[in-house]
Amino acid sequence: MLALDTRTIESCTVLIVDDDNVSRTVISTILSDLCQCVTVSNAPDALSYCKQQKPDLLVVDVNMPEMNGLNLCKAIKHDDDLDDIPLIFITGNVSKESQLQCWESGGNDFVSKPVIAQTLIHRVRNQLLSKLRMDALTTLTFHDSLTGLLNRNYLKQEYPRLSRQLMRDQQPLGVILFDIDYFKQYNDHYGHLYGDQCLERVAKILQQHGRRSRDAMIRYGGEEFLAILPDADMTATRKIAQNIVKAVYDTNIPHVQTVHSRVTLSAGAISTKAFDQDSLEDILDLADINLYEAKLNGKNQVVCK
Ligand SMILES: Nc1nc2c(ncn2[C@@H]2O[C@H](COP(=O)(O)OP(=O)(O)OP(=O)(O)O)[C@@H](O)[C@H]2O)c(=O)[nH]1
Repeated sequence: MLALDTRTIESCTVLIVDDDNVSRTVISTILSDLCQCVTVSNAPDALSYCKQQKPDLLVVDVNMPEMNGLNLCKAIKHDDDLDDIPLIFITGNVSKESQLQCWESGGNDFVSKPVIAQTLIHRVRNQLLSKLRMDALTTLTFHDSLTGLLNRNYLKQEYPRLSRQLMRDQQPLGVILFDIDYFKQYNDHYGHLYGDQCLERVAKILQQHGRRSRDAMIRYGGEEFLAILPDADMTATRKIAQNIVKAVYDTNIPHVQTVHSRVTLSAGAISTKAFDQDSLEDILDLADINLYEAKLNGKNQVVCK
């Protein structure tokens, strides 16, 4: 079952970026009762922290040597993986032009120096609250409520970006379409409630096989699942499909209405470099043709070509 993100503000991480040691200490002391604070002294360190840890909020000094806060903000907001992290500027210059620069660089708010503790706390709390709400909304929008896997909305939203990345890096895309065999009979024999539990168990197995961070396991339809495997060639895609089909077989979920007396999967898989951002339907059609062949050949198997 989908678990909604019930994180609290106290569990959120705020990254404080300031070249001045005293300012870093003052800001993290002010915020220490509200959330988890991490400090770095320059923008490049902040960027690499964000890429590895993804904080919930950045509090950034505008004036820093090497790379200033405005440029750090632009870098964050132009990065597809980081652009949802809110950012508050701390600035000593509140002139009209300076304020405009903060907004135009993509900042979500700013606090003027000298910092008034209660103002900073309230501004940070507001940003974290809307971040948590947005995270919960994203979970609801992009996940299937029964299995917790990603859903079709996610695929539709994510595919153009993913295909751009893969084309740029000249990497293949592996796609596997899975379908539970004789699932109508399963529902008819065991009832819909057990049918739902069966879907959850199969989904869990799929989730365990999406090992790389960019892999996506999707509930594609009723008893259909999709694995999206960036940078998986035909050999890797076939292997992953076979591992999943075998893992479901080995789990031995009883299904007395079938020859194997257990729940099994059929899979149609392909890997291709021939795609662009409009090609998703074509790729899925090819996977579907292979899936159809796997069903025709007797089910509980993978066709990958
Ligand atoms: N319990 C449950 N059943 C679902 C859900 N979504 C779809 N189904 C059922 O999945 C079944 C799919 O049946 P079919 O498309 O005939 O496929 P099948 O019986 O697996 O046949 P083959 O794929 O040829 O082996 C239907 O009975 C749907 O009602 C769901 O969320 N929960």
